[in-house]
Amino acid sequence: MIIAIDGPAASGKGTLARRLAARYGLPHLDSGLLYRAVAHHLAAHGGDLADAAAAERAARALDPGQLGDPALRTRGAGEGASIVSAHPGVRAALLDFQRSFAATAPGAVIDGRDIGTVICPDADVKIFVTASPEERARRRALELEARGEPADHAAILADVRRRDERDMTRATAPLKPADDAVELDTTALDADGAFAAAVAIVDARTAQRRRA
Ligand SMILES: Nc1ncnc2c1ncn2[C@@H]1O[C@H](COP(=O)(O)OP(=O)(O)O)[C@@H](O)[C@H]1O
Ligand SMILES: Nc1ccn([C@@H]2O[C@H](COP(=O)(O)OP(=O)(O)O)[C@@H](O)[C@H]2O)c(=O)n1
Repeated sequence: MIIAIDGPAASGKGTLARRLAARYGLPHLDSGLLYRAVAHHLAAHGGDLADAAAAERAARALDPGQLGDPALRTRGAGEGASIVSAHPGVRAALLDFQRSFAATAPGAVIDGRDIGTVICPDADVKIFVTASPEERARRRALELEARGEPADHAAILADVRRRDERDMTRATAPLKPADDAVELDTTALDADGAFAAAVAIVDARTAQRRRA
C-alpha cells in the first residue's frame, strides 16, 4: 500500500506519516529532508541556492544515508529547501529515489508537497493535510523552542507564508491537492485527533478498494 501525505509547512504531515507508517507496518520517507539536504550541502560549501546547476549537482550527489542529520531540521534549512526545490533539475534528480522507495514492497508512506500529484499519482490513499497559517506557525515555534532554536512567532509566521507562496506558485510540481486527495484540516485537532481522522480515511479507502 502506498500512502501519500501532502500539505504546507508545519501542517503535521511528518507526524501523521510516521504514525501511519507504524500503524500499517510500512516504511516512511520524509521527502522534505531530500530538499533540505540539498540546500544544506550547498550552503555548507559556499554555494548559491539560486544557482540551478550547482543545486542539481548537489541533488545528484545526495547521500540518503545523511538524512538523519539534525542540521536539516533548522529554520534555515527549510527556507533553503523551498528555494532549491523550485529548480526543475533538482526535482528531476530526486524523482527516481522517491519512486523506488515507494515501489519497494510492502509500499510506503511518503510525505511532501507533490507526492500525490507527481511522485505517486497512483497512490492507494492520498491525504492533503492543512491547518491555518497561524496554527502552523504556533506549532513550528514550539518545535524550534523545544530544540533550543530561537522562535520569534512573527518571523516564523512570515516564513510559513513566504514558503506557502513559493511552493504554491512554482512552475514545476507546485503544492496543490491531487484531484483524488482527501483534505484533512487539522487546525482544531491535536496530533491524536489528526491521526484518528487519517486512520479513518485510510481504512475507508481500503474498504472501498476491496469492494471494487
Ligand atoms: N495536530 C497537531 N496539533 C498540534 N501539534 C501538532 C499536530 N501535528 C503535528 N504537531 C506538531 O507540530 C510540529 C510540526 O509537525 P510536523 O509533523 O513536523 O509537520 P510537517 O511535517 O508538516 O512540517 C511538530 O512539533 C509536531 O509535533
Ligand atoms: N515533496 C516535496 C517536499 C518538500 N519540498 C520543498 O522542501 C521544503 C521543505 O519541506 P519540508 O516538508 O521539510 O518542510 P516542513 O513542511 O516540514 O516545514 C518545502 O517548503 C518545499 O519547498 C518540495 O518541494 N517537495
